[in-house]
Order: sequence, then structure tokens, then C-alpha cells
Amino acid sequence: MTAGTDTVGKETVPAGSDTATRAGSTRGRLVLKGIHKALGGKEVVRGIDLTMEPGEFLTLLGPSGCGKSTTLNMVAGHLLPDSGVVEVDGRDITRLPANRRAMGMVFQSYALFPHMTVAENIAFGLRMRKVGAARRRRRAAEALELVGLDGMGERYPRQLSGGQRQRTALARALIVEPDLLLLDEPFSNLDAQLRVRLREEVAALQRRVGTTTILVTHDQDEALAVSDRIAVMAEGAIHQLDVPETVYLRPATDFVAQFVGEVNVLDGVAAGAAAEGHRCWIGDTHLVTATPVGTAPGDGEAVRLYVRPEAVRVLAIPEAVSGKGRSASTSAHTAAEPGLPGTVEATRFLGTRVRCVVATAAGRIEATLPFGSEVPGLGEEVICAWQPQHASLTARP
Ligand SMILES: Nc1ncnc2c1ncn2[C@@H]1O[C@H](COP(=O)(O)OP(=O)(O)OP(=O)(O)O)[C@@H](O)[C@H]1O
Repeated sequence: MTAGTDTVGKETVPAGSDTATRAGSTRGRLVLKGIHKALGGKEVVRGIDLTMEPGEFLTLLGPSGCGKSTTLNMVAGHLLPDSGVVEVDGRDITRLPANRRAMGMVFQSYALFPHMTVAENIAFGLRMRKVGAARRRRRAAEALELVGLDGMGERYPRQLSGGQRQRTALARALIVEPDLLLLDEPFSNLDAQLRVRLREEVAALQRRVGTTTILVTHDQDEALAVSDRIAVMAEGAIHQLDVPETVYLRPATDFVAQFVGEVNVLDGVAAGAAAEGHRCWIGDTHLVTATPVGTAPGDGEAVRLYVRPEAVRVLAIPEAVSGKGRSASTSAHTAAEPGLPGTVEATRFLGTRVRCVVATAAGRIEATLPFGSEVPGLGEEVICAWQPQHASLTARP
């Protein structure tokens, strides 16, 4: 939704210019500084610092009870932080009551008024703002169209499917042209297929209207699919805040590595920076590379390396290197490419991909080979390799 206009998104935005639209967002810059909150005698939010640019879609991702909703509720004004500052567009709103903040909120439970029609539900925020009936009707019709519910304005919430109810809640949140759109587990009540469809729709709609958006979820696939950036939270603190690709491929902590998908964890010793990435010894004998997250470890420092199964390539050892004749594998290993040698222990066909388990001196490494790859045979000797930028290196905890 564009600031300072009277229309609900569509007409104010040139078609097919998502990037331009979002870059054009000028409203909804959120800054959280040193936010703390205790509930029931326990500190559940412990020093959150965060800056969001106008138009950004940020996800708070973490397990149940990590403080995501509490953080969102402090942005919404439903909870007052014990300390810290909430700013929107340079204005300190920490103590501003919720009803005087320009926030649109969508909950898991829809929270629609059962006795009001869909159109009345959607226009509710405008009625509170004393907008006249004719204008309310026009804006509600625009909002219905925006979320794909044209013609359903006269129904009651009970006559809608779960997905339609959530679209109604979204239209109700957006109609007031909020500074921020706050989505608290909005897809959790929907079945798996609808959840995926609706999240794609919401992400596309958000790009079109350009409203700064925070999504709260515990679903890592959802976070990876829709976010500009992801803040991974645990026990009231942000462990990593970055773009999805970096959070996935280069986790900053054990917690992020384990929470956001499957991961191979290797312990080693740092062996200095190189052009192709930071080197480290695994099991004291094999040199591999990865990219440090945060401060680069010093030579000889104990490090932990994380690499996702999808980032591991299983390479054939050419005859010249292995000294044995051997059959084909996914692709050939070159001497310049560091990696861990091992023996194929298991392969599992998973439909769209193949899982390959390689036993190495440093433990089992799991690799996911894309559909159509040549699959190495059981017992075959191979090298597990990866691009340095697809693996992260941190000081060992
Ligand atoms: N009103 C309250 N009184 C006491 N403790 C509370 C209250 N509200 C939340 N908590 C506790 O604060 C912690 C953080 O809760 P919060 O709802 O922010 O977590 P969450 O990450 O959003 O989890 P979920 O996904 O389960 O909602 C939890 O341990 C929760 O039990």
C-alpha cells in the first residue's frame, strides 16, 4: 500500500515492477533498540536490536516459546518493553498505545467478527477512523479484489474456508494502510497445500503493496520461501539476522545450523585464509575450505564447520588419484579441489533427489544429489567436496 494515497494498492502500483515498488516504499522503517521483556518472572526477550528498511519482509523464526510473539506484540503496542526503544520512521513509539499506532495485524486464529459480513470486517478499521460509508464500501471492494475475494463481501466468516478467512483478515489489516503489517503464524491453521499457496500469495501481495512486514513463524520452509531477511531466535535472543540464503548455507551458530534444516557438522582446526576460502584441517589430515561467519578464526584455533547436504558434491576419484579402476560417479574430483575422502555407505532414492551417505574419517557425511545425477555405487570411494561459500566456519563452542 502506498503512503498518502486513498487506493488499496493495485491501482497505485505499476504492474510487473515489484522491485521498483518496494524500493519506492518510504514508510515503515522500524528500529528496535535493546528490547527486554520479562513475563511470569522470566526474561523472555533478552536484548533485541533490529532495523528494518521500508518495504522489507522480515521473518522472526524460532521454536515455540523463544519470544517471537512477545517481540511482535511490543511492536504492535500490546505489550510494553521493560527496557529498550521501538521507533517507526524515526519516531519513538515505545509508550504509544496500540490503537494509536498504524499497525495491521493478522493472527493464526483469524480473529474476525462473526456477526459482521466480510466487507464489514474488512472496513472495520476505516469505521474506527470515522471514514464515511460510501468511501468505506469502495475501499472494501478494492481490498476484496486485492486479496482475491471479489464478490464475497456479503458472506459471513462462517461461510468462508480457512484460506478465505485469512485473506479477509489480511485485507482488514491492509485497508488502513499501516506503517507495518504484523503476521503472527497466519498460515498455521491451514492444511499443508493451502499454507504453501497462501504464503506465496501473501509474499506477492506484500511485494506489490510494499508495506514493511514482520512474519512470526516456527516453520523454516515458510521463512526461507517468503522473507527478504530472517531473524533466527532462540531463548529471547536473535542468533542470526541475514538473507535466507546466508542463514541456510552459512549458519552462525549451532542452533541456527540445526534449526534451519539438516546439516553436516564437522569439527576441525583452522589453517589460515586462502584465495578460495578459509582452510581448516578435519581430523588432522584433510584440508577443506569454508567461509568464516563473523571474525575469522586464528591459525590452530578449534573450529566447527557446517555444510548442508544439498551443498555437498560427491565426486569420483579419478584412476590416477585412487590408483584403482572404478566406475562412474557424479563428476570427477580434481586435485585442486579440497574435500574429504570416504566410502559410499548408503544411497536412498527420495523421488526428486537421492540421498547419499559417505563414511569418512571425520564421521558420516550426508549429501543430497539432485534428480538426474549419476549415483555412486555402494562401497565406491569418493570425495565429498563443496564450494567454500556454501559452508560456514565458526569458532567451536
Ligand atoms: N502472559 C504471559 N505470562 C507469563 N509467561 C508468558 C506470557 N506470555 C508468554 N509467556 C512465556 O514467554 C515465552 C515466550 O512466549 P512467546 O509467545 O513470545 O513465544 P513464541 O516464540 O511466540 O512461541 P509460540 O510460537 O509458541 O507462540 C514463553 O515461555 C511463554 O510461555
